[in-house]
Amino acid sequence: MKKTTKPEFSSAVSPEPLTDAAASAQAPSTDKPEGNRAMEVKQKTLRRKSGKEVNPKGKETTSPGEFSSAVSPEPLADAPSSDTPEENRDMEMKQETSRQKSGEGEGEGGEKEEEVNPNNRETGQEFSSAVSPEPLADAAASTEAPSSDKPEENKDKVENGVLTAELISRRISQMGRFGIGLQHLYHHLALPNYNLSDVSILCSYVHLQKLELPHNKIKDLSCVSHMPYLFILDASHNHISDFFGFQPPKNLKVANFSYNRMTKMKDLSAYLCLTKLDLDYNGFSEISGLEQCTMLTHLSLAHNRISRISGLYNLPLSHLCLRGNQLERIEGLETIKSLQFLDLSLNRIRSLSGLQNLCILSSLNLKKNLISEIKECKHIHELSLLRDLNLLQNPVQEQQDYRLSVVFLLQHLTMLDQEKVTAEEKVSSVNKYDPPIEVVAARDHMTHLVYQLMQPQMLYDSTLPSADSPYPILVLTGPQGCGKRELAHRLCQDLNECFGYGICHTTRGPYFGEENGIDYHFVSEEDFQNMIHMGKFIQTMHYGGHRYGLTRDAIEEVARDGLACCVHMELEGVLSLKNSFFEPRYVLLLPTDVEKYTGHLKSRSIYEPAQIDVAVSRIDLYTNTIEQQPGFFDNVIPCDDWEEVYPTLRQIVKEYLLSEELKGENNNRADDASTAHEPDEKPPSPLSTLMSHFSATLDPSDPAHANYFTRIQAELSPQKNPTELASIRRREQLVREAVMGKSPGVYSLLFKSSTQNAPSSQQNSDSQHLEESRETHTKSSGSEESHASTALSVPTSAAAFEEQVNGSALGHAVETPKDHLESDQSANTSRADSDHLAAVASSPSSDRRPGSNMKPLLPPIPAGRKTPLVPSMSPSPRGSPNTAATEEGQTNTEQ
Ligand SMILES: Nc1ncnc2c1ncn2[C@@H]1O[C@H](COP(=O)(O)OP(=O)(O)OP(=O)(O)O)[C@@H](O)[C@H]1O
Repeated sequence: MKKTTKPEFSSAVSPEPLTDAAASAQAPSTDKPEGNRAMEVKQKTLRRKSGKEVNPKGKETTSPGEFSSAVSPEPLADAPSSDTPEENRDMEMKQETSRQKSGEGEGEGGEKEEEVNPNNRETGQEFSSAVSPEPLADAAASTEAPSSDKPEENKDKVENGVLTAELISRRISQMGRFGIGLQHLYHHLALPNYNLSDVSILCSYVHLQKLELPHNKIKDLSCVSHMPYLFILDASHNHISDFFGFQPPKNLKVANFSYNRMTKMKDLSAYLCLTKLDLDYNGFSEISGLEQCTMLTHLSLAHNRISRISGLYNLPLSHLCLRGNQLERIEGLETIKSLQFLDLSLNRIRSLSGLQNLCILSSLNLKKNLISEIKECKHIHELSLLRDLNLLQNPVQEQQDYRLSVVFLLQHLTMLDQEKVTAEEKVSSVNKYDPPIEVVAARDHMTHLVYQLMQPQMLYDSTLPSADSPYPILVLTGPQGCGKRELAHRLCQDLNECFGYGICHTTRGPYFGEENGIDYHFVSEEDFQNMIHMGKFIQTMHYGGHRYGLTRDAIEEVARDGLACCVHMELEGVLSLKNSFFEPRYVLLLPTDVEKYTGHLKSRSIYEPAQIDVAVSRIDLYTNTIEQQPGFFDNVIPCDDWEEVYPTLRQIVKEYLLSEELKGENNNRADDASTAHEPDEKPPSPLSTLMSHFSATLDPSDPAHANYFTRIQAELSPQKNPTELASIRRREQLVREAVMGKSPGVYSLLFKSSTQNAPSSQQNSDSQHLEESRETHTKSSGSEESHASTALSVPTSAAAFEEQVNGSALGHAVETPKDHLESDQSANTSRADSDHLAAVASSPSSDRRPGSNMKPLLPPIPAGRKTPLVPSMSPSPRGSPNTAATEEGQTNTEQ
């Protein structure tokens, strides 16, 4: 190492920016700059291995200085001086003790900072790790580094504390640095841990650019006034009480006065170049004098006595450490737009308010404060660059689901409380607090499935999932108030020979004019919950603070009337239903003119503005679904003009769901309503046609189109070999035949049809006969809930169930005298009812509920909410369906 104090070099030395200093701080002190890089690498490797600084000659020595290490990416802890560790430790401990006595270094109402674990950079080095590998932070961190990393004993310790020229000449070095085609040298003097108290001799070293005097006993640093080129000064761990007690070296960029005895900051407007200032572990109670430091990017005032953040207005700070002070709230940071790393740990802060404007903040350390509410996160919710948040040891951690809630609120975080935020955590937080509708639907389906499975087995006669053809359901969907309910009612009334209205349950109260059991089944929250637990629902949904649900019974009721079911519901309901074994057709009614739609909602006078906003905002849900999942809806009908909607819907339903045959049949009936059909010539029932049309669209050879169970089985089971497949097919065939009644067996008892009038052999082969049989049975028994098959080619299981309960193996053919009596009575009553209903239905003013001839006749929607499309008033494209139905009803009644 070349020893020199010659000023000649000064001309070659230019005050370089801090980054240059950083670079040079790592450079070996050598006159042969060419070797610098290789040596630097070696030096780094050695340092890492030994944890000690090694000079280029291999001799263990002090590093270019603690502060230089602060400037370089190397932490101070890695750069101990080699000399007097014992003494250093003593000094350190004394200093610590005196600080603790005086209250310094304490946070949170005098609570001591936790012990530093050498293997854990959490405490002392938290700012550095959390904040960045940036110099100041590292300096702050390093001052708290474990004592084992403190400089070792300095054998050259100065006896009387007076710095001598001889020592200087040994310790001074010229640091080199490369530029592009340039080499700059600067004077660097490092005198750590020499027991120095008098450094006045340095007055004549005017060309010094980097001066490191840490771990001494210096009180007076006025010599610095004579160093106009100084740009890095490390005077940490001394006894200085005078804040910047020297004339400003105009190029001073980095200053470290941590671990001193300063209490009052003063005006630093003369230090225009100051970029990094470390004032940790002093006794400052107020931040002031920095207003003109327009280059200051790093400021650390950890472990002082500051109780209020002030004096930082408009500073270009990117790093700020106020760890271990007495702050109770976050203030005075609004204008520091460039702040990226903020350490406010070990204070008494209760709220995160005051951070809202720090839009590029990426790391925030609030460890050991008094934050107790998760909702405080809303103040930093908008900080989209925030990646690292530390809330360890705050009361908020006690809150239930703390981590998941914070992860949910701050989706951009990658670290929370020093732990990586995983993708799984992010997903589960979203699924918990704002689940996508698919998740809502899947959960809904799962719930109902499980509750259904927990119930005693129920047998349904019409909607068996194992049926070869799915039971036909038409779902009208769209945002609230788009008219789907009215349209569903109207369709069921218009095509009452095909469709019945599936009545949902709801916990909301009825609107004016709504009828229980007509518009909805209005039930209490408790009843609704009980029904869920009883496995009644196929799907449910929360909407507008109320619950809605479609029960299996609601569908079954319509199915037993021999009708397809028409329901209306929101998108979530559709998604849930899509998970079930039902295979409805979905028609979306979509408002495309938002203004018109809003106007319509307002005109109903039953919605709050917020409800209207929600309804309008949900249009996007539907449009997004159309865009992202083509084919999700079978049809989409713009529903801005209600006059146009119904004919379109009717047309679609007829074209898409009903066969031409049915249309023809309807027309014939409309044309010649008075012509009574002979039983033998009766065309297939509308529902059976509908069913066959449904199944016709399915390719039976394609497992994807087989019935629900087959599909599920195909999905769940591993690939089968041909023999297994043949065996399965054989068994399925046997079961099918048994179910169809083609072959007798145990199934014949279970599914024995109530076919008094139709022989079982015919019944199973001909759905038309089944339908006839159903109708005949309905007529003869007069029971509205007939057990005859509802055009499904599956005999009624409910009937079989009843038979079993009655202990009869012969089904309805065997009846007790009492049964006969009841049957006759009910038949009479029913006939009388039918006559009455037919009479009412034939009346032009009658307004029947759609879907069932047996329902009382009430307005489909509340009078106040009626649209111009009142079902009874609307012209039907095929003349008067009601008339046809009525006449048919009359014919039936007569028979
Ligand atoms: N079982 C269900 N599942 C999902 N959504 C449902 C269900 N039953 C009803 N809904 C839907 O919930 C929303 C609110 O129903 P509600 O009857 O309270 O509204 P409304 O103001 O009468 O509007 P609409 O005329 O569209 O029914 C409607 O969009 C309705 O279609």
